[in-house]
Amino acid sequence: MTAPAAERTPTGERPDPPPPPQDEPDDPRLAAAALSELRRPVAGRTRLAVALAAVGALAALVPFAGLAALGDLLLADGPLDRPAVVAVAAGLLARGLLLGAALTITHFADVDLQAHLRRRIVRRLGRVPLGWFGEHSSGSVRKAAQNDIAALHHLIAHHAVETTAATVLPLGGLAYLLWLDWRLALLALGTLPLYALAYAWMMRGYREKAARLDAATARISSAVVEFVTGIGVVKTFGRARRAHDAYREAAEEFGNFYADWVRPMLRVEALSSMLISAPVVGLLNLLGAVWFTAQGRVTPVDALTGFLIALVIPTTAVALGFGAQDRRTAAAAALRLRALLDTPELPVAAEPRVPAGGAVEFDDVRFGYGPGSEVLRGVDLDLAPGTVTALVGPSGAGKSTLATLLPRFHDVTGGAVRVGGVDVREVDPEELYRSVGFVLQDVALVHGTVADNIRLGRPDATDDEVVAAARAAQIHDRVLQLPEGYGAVDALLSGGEAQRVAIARALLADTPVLVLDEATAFADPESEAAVQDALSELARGRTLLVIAHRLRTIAGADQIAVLDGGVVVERGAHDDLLALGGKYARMWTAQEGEQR
Ligand SMILES: Nc1ncnc2c1ncn2[C@@H]1O[C@H](COP(=O)(O)OP(=O)(O)OP(=O)(O)O)[C@@H](O)[C@H]1O
Repeated sequence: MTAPAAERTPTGERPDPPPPPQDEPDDPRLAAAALSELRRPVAGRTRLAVALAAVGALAALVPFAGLAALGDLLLADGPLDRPAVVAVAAGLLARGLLLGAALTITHFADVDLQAHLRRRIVRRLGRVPLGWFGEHSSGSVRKAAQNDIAALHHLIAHHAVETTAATVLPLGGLAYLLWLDWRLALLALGTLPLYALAYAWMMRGYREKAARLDAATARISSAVVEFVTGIGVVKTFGRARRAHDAYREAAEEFGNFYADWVRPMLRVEALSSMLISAPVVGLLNLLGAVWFTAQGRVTPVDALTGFLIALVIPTTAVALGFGAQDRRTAAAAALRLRALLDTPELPVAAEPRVPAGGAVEFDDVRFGYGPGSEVLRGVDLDLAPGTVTALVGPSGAGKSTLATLLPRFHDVTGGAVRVGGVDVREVDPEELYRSVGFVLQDVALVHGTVADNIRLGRPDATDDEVVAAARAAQIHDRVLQLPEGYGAVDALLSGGEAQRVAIARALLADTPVLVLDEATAFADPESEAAVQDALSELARGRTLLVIAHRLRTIAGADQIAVLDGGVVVERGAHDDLLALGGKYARMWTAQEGEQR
């Protein structure tokens, strides 16, 4: 055992103290259960590897006995004992082969398990409601898919085998010494109890201190993130010094707490590590062996065996200490992976139905993101096939929420959303995406070429069809300006340009219903005109639901619905709503006033 430390140095050693911030699961029992569930696919192979490692560790004992016999011969000046030499070589070979085989098995098991878990994550994420992705950062998903799965590596590929070997070898050795002479066994344990006491002293109050260290680390991270993400604002307002101070204070707090914790430990750690170091253990056992032999209580061969075995016993303590830390880190990772894999899926109807046509109906729709916070409070709205409906209203009225219920980013908590006469919950998700397309506020262009991005809606589209969609979306000319044209990978496009790529994608997907959220938000005047042209193209023959803040862009819509406080408060064509002199008329007057 040694004070836990997270990383090994390049030589494979772990530095003694200082203990780093720990990745501790809140509930160790839950975490252990999550871990054993995740490892189940490779449990059989792990057991086989453990058995091989145990036999390998026992085989490693043979050389000790063989070496002792050889040592005896050396002292007695006798001829070389061939069986002893063979036993040493065979023991070493068997140990090497068996441990090598065990580690090979666990490493292959680890690779398979990683692939298996990644497939499970991808499968699960493919079935969660799309709204989930808006509420969870891609960073947290990446952390689970990369870091947390990687955190399992040491446990799966090394822990079982190395811990088994590190336990069986000294325990087997002790058992052998007990069989030879109980005094030798006691001598071999020598300084271990003192080390255990020192370790217990170092670990007192550990959880509470580790939690404080974690909090201090988190404060440093957030000071860095705040500084980096807000650097523009910080510099513009001459606050760079303050931001630096925040980081310095967080770093100082961390440093002071860490030093106060670790300083007294260092002396104890240095002394206690000495207790289990080879020279000290060797010296104690050598003195004991000489004394026992002089007393005639043990033979020189047995004494030498005892001396050699005593040297390997401290390795157990160290390996078990590190093993426990690996297990804690892996358990915390397993808990996060389990939570990700338990993300509720979008319910799928047992007998899905197919929408007929492009009519859309919001029927007394109610929805809230959490209990007790209803965002939509009974929305009734019909979208006739082939017409354009604009959703307008103050910020926070629930426009985006209502629009995203159509492609089932979330499911309603009351009422129903119907497409082509069928409740969207009864439509198979893939079928639903063939009926309902969307271009949202944050246009996501996926890694790949511009053509790949446009083709996303219909992978089998020909090059001509891709170009035709890009032309209609007013982005073709801009794409041709890129050095690689449609083959440009991860092209750097402006917000308005990316939006037109998304519109081309939606045009190519050719869904009868389309949702457009803030389609002109990024647009400069020139690209706004281009986006408007693209939109008119999109509207042709489609049921379109558009969310717009600039009322001018939707003045020509077939119907305008004004949403306020989660209900539709006004509905009609532009002129009718102006004549009504209500909320829409006031919004219009206000915006027209701004324009002038
Ligand atoms: N993922 C979410 N989790 C919790 N609350 C949310 C979520 N998304 C939106 N809300 C809340 O729901 C309410 C309606 O938001 P929504 O984005 O639908 O309004 P909006 O009319 O589109 O506003 P804006 O015009 O500013 O985009 C707001 O109070 C918002 O804070």
